[in-house]
Parts: sequence; structure tokens; C-alpha cells
Amino acid sequence: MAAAGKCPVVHGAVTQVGMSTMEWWPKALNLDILHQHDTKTNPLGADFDYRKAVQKLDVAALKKDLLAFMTQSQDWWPADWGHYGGLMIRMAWHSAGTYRTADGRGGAGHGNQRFAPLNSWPDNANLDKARRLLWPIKKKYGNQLSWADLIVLAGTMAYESMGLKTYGFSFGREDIWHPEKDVYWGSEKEWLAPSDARYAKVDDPASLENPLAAVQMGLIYVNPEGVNGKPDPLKTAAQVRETFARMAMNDEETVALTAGGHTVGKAHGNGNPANLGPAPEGADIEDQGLGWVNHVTRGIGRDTVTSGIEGAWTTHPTRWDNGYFDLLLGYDWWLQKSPAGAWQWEPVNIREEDMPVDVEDPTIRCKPIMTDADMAMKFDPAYRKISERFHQDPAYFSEVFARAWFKLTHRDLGPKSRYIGPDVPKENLVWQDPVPEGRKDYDVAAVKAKIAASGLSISDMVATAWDSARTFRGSDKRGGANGARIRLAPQKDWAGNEPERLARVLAVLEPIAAQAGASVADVIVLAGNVGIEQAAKAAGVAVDVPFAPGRGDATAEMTDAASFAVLEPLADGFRNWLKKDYAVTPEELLLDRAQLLGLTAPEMTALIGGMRVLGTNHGGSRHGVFTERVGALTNDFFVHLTDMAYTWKPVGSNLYEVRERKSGAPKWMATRVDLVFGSNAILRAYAEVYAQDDSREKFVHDFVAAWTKVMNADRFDLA
Ligand code: HEM
Repeated sequence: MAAAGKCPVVHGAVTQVGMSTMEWWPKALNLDILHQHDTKTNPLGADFDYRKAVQKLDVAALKKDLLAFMTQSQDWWPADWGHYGGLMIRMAWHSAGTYRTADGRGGAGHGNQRFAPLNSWPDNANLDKARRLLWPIKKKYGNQLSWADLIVLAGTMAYESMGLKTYGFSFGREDIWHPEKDVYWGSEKEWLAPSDARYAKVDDPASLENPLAAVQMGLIYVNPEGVNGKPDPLKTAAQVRETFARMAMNDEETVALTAGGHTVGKAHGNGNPANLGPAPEGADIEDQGLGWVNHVTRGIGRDTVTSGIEGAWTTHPTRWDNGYFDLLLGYDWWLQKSPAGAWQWEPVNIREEDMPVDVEDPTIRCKPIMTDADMAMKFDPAYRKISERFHQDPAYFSEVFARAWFKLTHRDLGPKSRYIGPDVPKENLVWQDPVPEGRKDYDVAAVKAKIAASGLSISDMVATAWDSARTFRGSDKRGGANGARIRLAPQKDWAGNEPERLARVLAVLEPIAAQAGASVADVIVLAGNVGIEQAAKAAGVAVDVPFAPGRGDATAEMTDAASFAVLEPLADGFRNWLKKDYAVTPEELLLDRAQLLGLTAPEMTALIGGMRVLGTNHGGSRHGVFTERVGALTNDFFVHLTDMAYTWKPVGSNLYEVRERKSGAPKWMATRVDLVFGSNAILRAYAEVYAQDDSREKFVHDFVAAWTKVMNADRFDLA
């Protein structure tokens, strides 16, 4: 053993799995995030197309199997009252509930609940059992059914089986095959650390750090026992309001979801939490991927410990009914402790017939419970009003809930054109950012000729097309050039879109679109392409930028303007734009945008090099434009960046003077983002490729390919 400590070779394995570069140098640029979910990690191979495969699925048979599954209790993890509905709904809710609007990340879209850290979050305790129970169904339908779709459908069918008429369902969520590397869940190093680290002031819920939407590390939303574990329904209400708003839910949707969630199922805390083993990622291998295993006492059925809170919310927890409001509003509640020691609210003087029965023995009656978050629905004045309305009008409650459940579980699936399956609702909903189909039958060449003759500069055309497309984010598939929402509030007024220039360019392009019968969305992209073709020609390379017509124009009525605020760029390395006083480094926001646009590191490099020489910097700034030939698509940015003839001297927080080494004469101004491409070892290696004498044409072609990828990032109709 002593020898083993000295020489790694005698351990028997020589592959390095220890400290990564990021651990040695935490400030290094994590380019890895751009190369996640590579086909090499996907056992189904590069040619497998889930969204095609799922269309062959026998949906009727699957739904029938799921309905039967709900009441087929398994001895190894028995169903409460013989019905798995509650557990399945909690699993689906926790998979969707990580979604947050600020960066569109989280959500039910990729089956990330199967992997760390989510599979081991304290709040996801025993959802490993929920997924393992579903394995026979996953096994049966195989590659035609992703885990991500199955998780959401299981929750939805659970509601159907308990009597709710659901609003609809779409398939199409593609599984990932390794943990996500780009999602920031908070800076804490300890599970369930107090909220204080992520709030400027815990009493001010709006001061929760962006893009986070949960109050503590390892929770989906709020702490069920109260703020930092101290019961106080009004304080909890304020946190519920903020966190649900960050999931795009208003007050009515929030009450409907919380009440509708807790209309069924129960909380589990009848035992000693100390008897539970570690979460799945830390568990022994003989537990075979399961966590929270109780090897000491019984630990299943009525003896299960999950959250530590113990009891059901309603009298009939396997039925979709109005029992939640009957009990919440019909009784006074007082604070008690569960057998596991958690704070919970229990009713005062409850009538025998209002008590739910034990999960295993129907002759035993139990006390119902409310969490602090449930009490918020009674004590917060705005929530109370909604609760009373739902109580009086159960049909209305059912309808609002069904729609909110659909939104919750489909919010990150993208535009409706991506929906798949027989249960896709016909109605267009404004949160889906609807875009009408655009025409494809107009004369593209004629439109291009008109744009070319319009007098717009290359910089105007390329910058406008870029601004129109750059809002796209692959996380929840919002934004992008389709819809031409850059014409509408709020986008037309964003400082990053240079409103005056934008209005001037649109005034030229809109009439061209109207005359040709093309959408403005198409014509904006076409103008960018015309600019690039002109710039390539100026550099001596002939290119025809690929273009597919068919984008549509959204109207203001189709646009939930408030919800677009989160798409506003606060920085954009490609346009050398950083909103004043914005605290995040430009490098970070360069990577962030590249990642959300789906660009690889080489693609990001090619794009930057082109954008700089095309003169597309924000405000027409000359900073970072390392060429005398602005408007020609040359590789000058890379040639000059890698040339030892220059020195780089900081002259401001974000600016550098580029001097000729020999004479000391100032030549250009550079920005931090430019220097990243010369200083980071990997990006410099790419920059060198593009600076080589034999790469001038390659650079143009790579730039055009990356550009086309961005312009088409939201063209799901082309896939
Ligand atoms: C306001 C935020 C919420 C809080 C603090 C909260 C808290 C909890 C807690 C502590 C449990 C007990 C887990 C256990 O011990 O087994 C639970 C269970 C459950 N929750 Fe929530 N919840 C919230 C919102 C929701 C929403 C929005 C839904 C669904 C629409 C939902 C659906 C459920 C279901 C179905 C169960 C029962 C699980 C089972 O029967 O095994 N909850 N919740």
C-alpha cells in the first residue's frame, strides 16, 4: 500500500481521472460546456433520430399500460393506497419544476433527473424508486420512448387515472446521456445550506441570485417547513410567489399547481431520517443505483421517509376532487412536528370522516397535513382570494390546473411546431410564442437584388440579421429570427439592438418584404446573407450563403412582451457589446451565448473573426477591428491577433491599446473578448488555424457555415 501511494502505475490503472485543468486554474475558460451531449456519448448513435422514432410509438397501448401500472403495487416499493399516482406526479413535477425563465435551463426536456446532481438532490428523494418502477414500461417501448417523455406522461396519466381531464400532451423530449455541465444551480458547497448565500437579503425574495429559481441548494422551489426551515406562511408565500414567477407562473397558476399537486398523494416522514443511506451518487454499489435505502428498519409503505413531513393533504388522496380546499379553508391548523421531526401544520378538531385512511390499512384513520407552502395559499391575501374562488368553483379549478400542468410540463419544449402525438392541443397559447407560417414561393433572387440595391451597408445588414437571430436559446428554444419579433416591443427598444439603426434598416427592408410577399423575418436574414456575400467577394472568395425561405411574422397579439425581457442580451461578445456596469465577464457571456446558440468552440471562433472585420461592433465602435479592410471577409482578425509584431496594453477595464512592438506606435484598440482568442490556449490554437496562409478560404466557408447555423437555429421545420 505504501508503494501504491507513491506510484500511480501500480494502482493498476493509468488513465488520469483526478484534477482537471478547471480545478488547477478555476478561472480558466470552460470550453467543455460547448461540447456536451456529443454523439460519442450517445449509445443510440449519431443516426438515431428520437423525434422520428417516437412517431412510430403505439401511444394508445402505452397509455393503457400506464393506467394499469398505476394500480399494480410492487412489494419492493408498495403504492400508497394501492395507487402510484402521487409518486408519479411528484416525479413529473420535479422534472419540469427545475425550469427557470432567466436562462431557459432546467425543465423536463431532456431526462436530466436520471443524472447527477438532480438524481441525488435531497428534494428528489425516492424519485429514483419512481423511475425504477417505470422501468418495465421503458423496457417494453424501448428507443421509441425517451425517459424524458415517459416521466412527464406518467405524471399526466396519473392525473387521468385519478379523474382529472388533462389538457393535452406532446412527445418529443430527447434524452441526454451524461450530466449537464452548463447549468448553474448555486454556489453553495453543502446540500440545503441556508438561503442566505443566494439572496442579497433573504427577506426580499426578488433579491434571489439570477438565474436561480429555488431558495436552497438541492430544492426544486421553496422549503416546505418555511423560510430557512422556520414556519411562517406569509414569508413562505413571498418566496413561493418569486420562485414560481421565475418558472413563468402567475398567482392563479401557482395556487392551482400547489393545490392540484397536493390534491393527491402524501408526504412521507414516518420514521427516523438517520436510518436512510446516502443519495444515489454516494450509495454503495450493491444498492444498484438506488439511494436513500433504509437497511435498518422496514422503510417502505407507511414507514417511508422522504421529506420528513408525514401525512396526506386530503381525505381521498387518490381522487381528483376539491378536498384540498375543503380541508385547508374548512379547518383551523396548528403547528406540529412529524414523527421524523419536521414542522408541519395539522387540523384542529378534525372530524373522523374527514381523515384520510392509512396507506396500508383502511381501518386506520390518520391526520391530514399542510406544509408551510400550503398554508401560504390560505394566509396570503391574494392567494386566499384565488383559493376561495377555486373552492367555490371546482370546474374552474380543474380547468386552470389542467392548463397550468400542461404549461409546466411543456414550457421548455419550444414552439408548437415541435409538438408530436395524438394529444397535441389545437389551440395556440401565447406562452408558446406562436409564429404563423411564412410563404416559401417568392422569388428569393429578386429580393436579394433589391436588398443589394437598397444602399444598406454591410455592417447594417449583418448586424440587424445577427440581432434578430441571436436571442435564440437552445435551452427552452425561445427567441430567434423566426417571427421577426425584433420589430416589436420590447425587442425593438433594447439598447443592444441599437434602436435607431434598427428602425432605419427596418424602414428599408419592410417594404421590400411586403412587395415580394416574403416575411420580414426572411428578409432580415436575407439581408445579412447579402452583406456576407458582398464581404466575401471583397475578400476574393465567391460564396452563396444557404437560405431556406418560410419564416413568418408574429404580431403584437401573439407576443407576451413581458416574457421576452429575459431574452435581452446584457452582453454579446460577437457584437462587442456589454451593457454598462454589467458584472459578468465578457468571456463568460461569450460562452453563454455560444452555448445557447449551439455553437462549438471552432464555430464561435470563426464567427468572431468574421463579425470583427465586417464592422458589426455595437455602436459602430472600431475597438477590436484589427484590419484596414473593414467590410471584406478576410482572416485579418486572426492574422493580427497572432502576430508578435504587436503588444497589448490595458487602458481601461475592458480596453487594450494594440501597439507596434518596434515603434511603440498605437495601431488599434482591442477588447477583453478579442484577447481571449489570443490568450486562451485552445482558442489560440483555433485562431492559428484561421491565421494560416492556407486557411483564407477555409475561414470564409467556416464563417458562413456557423452564420447559417445561427440564422437557422430556430428553424425546427427544416429538421
Ligand atoms: C409550493 C411548492 C411546493 C412545496 C413546498 C411542496 C412540498 C412537497 C412535499 C414536502 C412533499 C412530500 C414529499 C414526500 O415526503 O414524499 C410533496 C409531495 C407532493 N407534491 Fe408537492 N410541493 C409543492 C408544489 C407542488 C406542485 C406544484 C405539485 C404538482 C403540480 C406537487 C405535487 C406533489 C405530489 C403529487 C406529492 C405527493 C407525492 C407522493 O404521493 O408520493 N407539489 N410536496
